[in-house]
Amino acid sequence: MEISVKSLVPAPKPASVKALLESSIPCGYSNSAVLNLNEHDNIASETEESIPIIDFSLLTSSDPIRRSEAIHQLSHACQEWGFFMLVNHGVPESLMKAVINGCDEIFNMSLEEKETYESHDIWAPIRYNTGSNGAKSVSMWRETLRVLMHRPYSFPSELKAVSLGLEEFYIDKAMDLESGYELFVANFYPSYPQPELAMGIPPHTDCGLLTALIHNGVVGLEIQHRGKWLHVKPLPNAILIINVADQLEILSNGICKSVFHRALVNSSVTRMSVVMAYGPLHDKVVGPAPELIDIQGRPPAFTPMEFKKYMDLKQTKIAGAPPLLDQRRIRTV
Ligand SMILES: O=C(O)CCC(=O)C(=O)O
Ligand SMILES: [Fe+2]
Repeated sequence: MEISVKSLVPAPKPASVKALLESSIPCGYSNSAVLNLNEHDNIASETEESIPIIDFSLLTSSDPIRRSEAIHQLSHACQEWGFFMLVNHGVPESLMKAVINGCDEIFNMSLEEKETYESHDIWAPIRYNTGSNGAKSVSMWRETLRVLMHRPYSFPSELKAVSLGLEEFYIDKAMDLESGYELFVANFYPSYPQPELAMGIPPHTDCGLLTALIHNGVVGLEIQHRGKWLHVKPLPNAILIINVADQLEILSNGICKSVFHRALVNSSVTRMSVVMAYGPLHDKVVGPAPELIDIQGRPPAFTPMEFKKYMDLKQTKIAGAPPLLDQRRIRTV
């Protein structure tokens, strides 16, 4: 995935992006690793299509025709887009706002307090990071809080399985979801006077099976679709944005797509997003589901790998190396 990096000089370790903003020297932070978003990027025009909207109430409808139409839309969204917005999901708007406000309070704590949780160990139960967050060359205009969750586990897997033509609880059983991976991530992107020179999160795919995202209504998420960067325009009432992640592309033998996405910063307002990332049990070896392999028509598309190993490898970025998901891909000649 191409991002235009004008200078690879590492940025000085920032206090925190929020502290830098308050000390009114934000430009100094980003100048040393400038990302020019528009130079080579193919940005979709405002009039182009937007990501699919899936009505959760229809997915669970007692009317078999409406349910089957909704499942068909879900499978189209996962195969063609890798992203969709979920409406009528039943999560109260007040709860989503409370989560965002609670995270806002955390990011407004003193740097000393937040730094108590600073860690680069991806398996740490609570982890606070700021700025470059372990990436060696590119500074990011973001603070993050990550919390590894314990059960009860809430991965919405039945509908995914059904939309792939698998038995209802196939993913739950195959991936041991009862004790699977669940990571809460809060992203805080303070406003930045020259947003075209900063990056919230550079292009990436997510590691797990599925990711759900809520936000504070400020735009900034972009996804790759047919070679272009497409702006995700949140609907007026808070909704969840769901995306397919790497393990689901592997498990579905390449049928569902884990697509690149990135988070931009805003020139005048703080953007926040809260993400729940769901994955299999740590030691699960994830490969294409045998039911989705057809040696003639659809041979295995990925080599299997233990989820924990995949996660660890994903952190060790080697300059110029292809994305990890592509490294796992089996090329047919
Ligand atoms: O903030 C966003 O919109 C995207 C966040 C994201 O992609 C992530 O945390 O993996
Ligand atoms: Fe992501």
